[in-house]
Amino acid sequence: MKIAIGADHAGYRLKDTIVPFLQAQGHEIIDVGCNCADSVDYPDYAVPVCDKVVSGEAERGILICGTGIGMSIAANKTPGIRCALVHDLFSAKATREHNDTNVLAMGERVIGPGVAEEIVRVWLETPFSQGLRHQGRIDKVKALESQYSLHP
Ligand SMILES: O=C(CO)[C@H](O)[C@H](O)[C@H](O)COP(=O)(O)O
Repeated sequence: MKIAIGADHAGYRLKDTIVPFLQAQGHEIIDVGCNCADSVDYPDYAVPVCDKVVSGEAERGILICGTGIGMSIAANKTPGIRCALVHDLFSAKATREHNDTNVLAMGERVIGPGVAEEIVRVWLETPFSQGLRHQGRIDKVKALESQYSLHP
């Protein structure tokens, strides 16, 4: 799978653990940075990852900051992005089955690399359930995107 990944200064260490973990499984990675501890702003890394997912250049996106919260807020501003902030395996599975999320956010200051790798693995491997009730709810969320882009 082709996966875009980005992090801020509070998440780049976890990103640098996740990237080789994914490459070892055969995934192709587009790494948009950042790559050092100099303070940066999470929207500047959320946007290029989300743009690549919406355009189809990447199938999925992964975003990491200190808590994952800033990244998830920024990502969900992009029409077509359904980003879940996940720090446990139950949510990693459920958000794929129920929400068909295409971007995953995590916090380096919240979980360790072992849990993060398992979350990423489960999130990538779990298919959308195709349940009619879930699709109907996703369609309502998509309708909200249209509504608010027409009336900002
Ligand atoms: O947006 C966040 C908090 O919700 C992220 O965790 C950021 O990484 C964090 O705010 C960065 O904090 P810092 O004090 O500038 O390192």
